[in-house]
Amino acid sequence: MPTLRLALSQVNPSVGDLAGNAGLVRRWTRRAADAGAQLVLFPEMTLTGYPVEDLVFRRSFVAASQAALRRLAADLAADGLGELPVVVGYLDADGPPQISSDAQPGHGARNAAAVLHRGEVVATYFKHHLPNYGVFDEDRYFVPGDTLTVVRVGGVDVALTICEDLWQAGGPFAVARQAGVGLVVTINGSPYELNKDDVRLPLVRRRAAEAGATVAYVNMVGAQDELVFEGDSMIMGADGTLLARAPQFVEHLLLHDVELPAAPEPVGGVGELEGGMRIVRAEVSGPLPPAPGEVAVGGITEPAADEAEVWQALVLGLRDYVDKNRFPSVVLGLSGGIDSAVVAALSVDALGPDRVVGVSMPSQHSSEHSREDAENLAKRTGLDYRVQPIQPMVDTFLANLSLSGLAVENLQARVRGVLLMALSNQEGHLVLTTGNKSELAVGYSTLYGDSVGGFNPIKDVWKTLVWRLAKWRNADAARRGETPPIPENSIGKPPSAELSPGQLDSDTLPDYDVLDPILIGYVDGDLGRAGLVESGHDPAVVDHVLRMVDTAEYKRRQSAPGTKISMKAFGRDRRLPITNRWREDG
Ligand SMILES: Nc1ncnc2c1ncn2[C@@H]1O[C@H](COP(=O)(O)OP(=O)(O)OC[C@H]2O[C@@H]([n+]3cccc(C(=O)O)c3)[C@H](O)[C@@H]2O)[C@@H](O)[C@H]1O
Ligand SMILES: Nc1ncnc2c1ncn2[C@@H]1O[C@H](COP(=O)(O)OP(=O)(O)OP(=O)(O)O)[C@@H](O)[C@H]1O
Ligand SMILES: NC(=O)CC[C@H](N)C(=O)O
Repeated sequence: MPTLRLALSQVNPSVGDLAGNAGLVRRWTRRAADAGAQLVLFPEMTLTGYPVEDLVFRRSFVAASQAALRRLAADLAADGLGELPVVVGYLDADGPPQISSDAQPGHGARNAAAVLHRGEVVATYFKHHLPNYGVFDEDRYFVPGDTLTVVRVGGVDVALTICEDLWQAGGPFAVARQAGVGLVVTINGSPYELNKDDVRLPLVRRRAAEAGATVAYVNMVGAQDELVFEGDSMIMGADGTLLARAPQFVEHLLLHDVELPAAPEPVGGVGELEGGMRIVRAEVSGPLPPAPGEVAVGGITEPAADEAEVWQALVLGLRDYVDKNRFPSVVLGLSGGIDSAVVAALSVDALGPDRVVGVSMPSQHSSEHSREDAENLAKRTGLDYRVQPIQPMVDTFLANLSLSGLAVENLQARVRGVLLMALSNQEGHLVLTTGNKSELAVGYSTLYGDSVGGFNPIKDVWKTLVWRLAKWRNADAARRGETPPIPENSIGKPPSAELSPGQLDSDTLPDYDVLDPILIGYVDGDLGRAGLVESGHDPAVVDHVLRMVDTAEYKRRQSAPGTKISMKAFGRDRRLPITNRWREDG
């Protein structure tokens, strides 16, 4: 049986940076070649970054992607890497976009993979299954492929597939079995969700069984706006044995020698199969570069525990948002409470303490501990700490404008928002907002006040998970002999907005351990009132909570983006009308 040394390049491309991404492919192909690889794989749409959204509709962008692919093939050959076949994802089109008046049925933009060899594009494949749920809108952008591409590489037949193709039974993997391939390559842009790794692994195993072939699964790593990609690339044997698995949340070259069946027949051209799917066969001609040295064994990295995994996802999501948008630093308000403490700790982990500014902005309602806890956090993490009292500014407003009650409460949050934006304008920091998913759900924040900001690292984190993360981060630091970043006081104290004397969240909201399960059922689970009451929640509390959630849609629609970690994050995963008279309690 032939042995192929596979190199799965789990890389971090940037959307729109065609030259930078092509450079990434060249550098990682060089690394793979130096390690004796014989087939190198890059993730879905590596050349353009993923997802590119409505850039697909720009013919200039499509043309740039097509040109970049041809140039990449030539550059790899010029680099002396032409003998090494490289599979890379890119944006292609074989007609005008579907939305244009001159669209032709069955033609348009394509989510594509190409095989590059000896300076040429020797084969292409168009994604068959276009995800159109959750955060994905691929029916809006792409025309599905209808052909299976099989490339003979080193005497082994290799089928190409792209991401969602893996998630559907009876598709290209089934046809790959009929085509008798030895290896199915799947290139992915599969966003992180908590526990998705537990779904992906058995899924890859099922597809390996369906194809009767080894499956090489390469996923991208890094963040793009609200999505974070965790990698978790792997190679699964045809018999369901996990052969190699890459670490999550880091760039990684997964190298592994795989024994694969020799191709049974001479390379054909275009064939017709029972299911009606066309097969296009191509060949990477000539001998592959030899795989020198010892046998390459990729190793198997076990995924991290839940809190560690979420923490890493949030750190990567924040770091890539800040760096890819070229911010030198971030600024946030430090109240001494748990949310701002966790966001500060995440920021320091993502960017280092020198790139994080924390501002305590006490008012007349701020407790002594709010300042002490903020200062303690700053000492523990080493971030750039500042104190900017807000009472004189609030008083000036009140001397000029007659306000009372909630208007005065919100004024304090808004003065803080103005200060943070002023520091951003003056010093260039990105403002981080700190509302957790529970607060976003019920609208417990001041519009243009504490909700001010360009990015929200904990937007998709329920309050009860914020506490768990804080405890996990501190315990993890202690385990490593480091100073736990989050003051115990911030974890232990009852949550309060401190906008009026003695105010506590529990004056307005149910306790978070009652609130969160209702919200999880309603938001993540799409349960209605009856379903929530059936699962044991108090009907009066359910009515109160659902009303708050329904009437806060306008706040969410204006909220900052933030890293998705759940199966249903606010934003694209959950699209509801703002003007909406439907109420669950009638
Ligand atoms: N459908 C709609 N479409 C567009 N805009 C709409 C709207 N309905 C109201 N509005 C606007 O929104 C305004 C009301 O929103 P807003 O001004 O924010 O005020 P509001 O939501 O009434 O009050 C803020 C609440 O959040 C709490 N809070 C504030 C700050 C921090 C925290 C915390 O612990 O984290 C909690 C605070 O205690 C209070 O209960 C209205 O005056 C109106 O201008
Ligand atoms: N005294 C303060 N100084 C600086 N920032 C503040 C202050 N009070 C509130 N903020 C900012 O506004 C956000 C909302 O805080 P608030 O205390 O009202 O509620 P919270 O959601 O419980 O947040 P936290 O747990 O961080 O206190 C805080 O996370 C912080 O960024
Ligand atoms: N890019 C894709 O096709 C992703 C869809 C797929 N179901 C996933 O999340 O992994």
